[in-house]
Amino acid sequence: MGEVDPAFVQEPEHRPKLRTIEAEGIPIIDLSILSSSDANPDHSRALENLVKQVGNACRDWGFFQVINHGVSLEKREKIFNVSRKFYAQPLEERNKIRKDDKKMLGYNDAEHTKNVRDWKEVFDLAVQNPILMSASYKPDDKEITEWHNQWPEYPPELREVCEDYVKEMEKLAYKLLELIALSLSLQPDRFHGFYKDKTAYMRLNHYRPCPAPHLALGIGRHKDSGALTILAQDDVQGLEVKRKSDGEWTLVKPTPSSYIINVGDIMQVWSNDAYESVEHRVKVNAEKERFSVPFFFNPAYYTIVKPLEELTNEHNPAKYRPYIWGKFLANRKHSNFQKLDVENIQISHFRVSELGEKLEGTLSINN
Ligand SMILES: O=C(O)CCC(=O)C(=O)O
Ligand SMILES: [Fe+2]
Repeated sequence: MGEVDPAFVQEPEHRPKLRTIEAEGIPIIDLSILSSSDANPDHSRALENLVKQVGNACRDWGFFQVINHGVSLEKREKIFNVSRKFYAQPLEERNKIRKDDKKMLGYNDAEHTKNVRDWKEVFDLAVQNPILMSASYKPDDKEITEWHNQWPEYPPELREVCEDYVKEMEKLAYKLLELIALSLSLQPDRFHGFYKDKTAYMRLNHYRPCPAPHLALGIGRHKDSGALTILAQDDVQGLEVKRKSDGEWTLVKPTPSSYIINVGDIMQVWSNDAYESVEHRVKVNAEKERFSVPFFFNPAYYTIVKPLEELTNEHNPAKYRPYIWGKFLANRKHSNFQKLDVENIQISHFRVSELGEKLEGTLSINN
């Protein structure tokens, strides 16, 4: 091997194929109807059609792309520009705002996914600053902590550009949540109440060219643990989604100025498995660097995540026991810093077993 640090090397079965199938079928959904006048006689039919497309995409893929989404192109370009400038600084500049076990937001180049190091660097910042979060993964510990943003000195405009962009992301996120709610026959604002003290954050991802793209991954296979992700990728391909129909890793070909949307684990639980959170990963490339900007739209730390009552009944009972989002995340962070050999906590730990296990009570998170 010898080409990269062994910490980055994936087990043979998880190594990327250098040629992949392009995502024929990841739906591209046009949101222009959302910005058109509802006085138009065709408006309600068009909206109904849009809701259907969103529902089908969530069910069949867990992923879709949106165009005509209303996000300013100028703001999108600015975010990629500041990201480039930020990552062009010497490492010592980025290290000034490095994350550690006390500082949960900022810069990091040592993330692991499934215990293999990712070939990437990240910069995380919160929408609501500070983020309120459970201090400990221990079920009885009620202490709350604050996660504060850390801003780099260079480029000086980064803070304003990010704060501006995040507002655009929020607007789009609420629209998408409404469409998803309608597609599940819920009231459009059904999910909004979970977002009062939201733990949403945005990330600037940077994937440097890698000398061993056949051995390492930018991000190893994973599912997003939150509710909804909105991702901007640049024109360098890399994102692969595990196609539900046959389990093949399928490339999401960059569509200029579109956003890639995926439902996360929380939406899987809220929808009682109607919409599954789908595995994805990022390949790296020997020649080109790649930038992406995900926005993770996550609810308040005290949210008790469980299948929505409207979506369960005696024929379709709740498939998950309730869990507390802040405790779940604290558990993840704890095991990340400990670099435990066991797999991180997953929603599958809360799945009600087929053997008729009781639904009462909240499972402790650290088992
Ligand atoms: O960079 C990408 O295309 C995807 C990033 C991603 O999956 C993540 O940050 O969770
Ligand atoms: Fe992801």
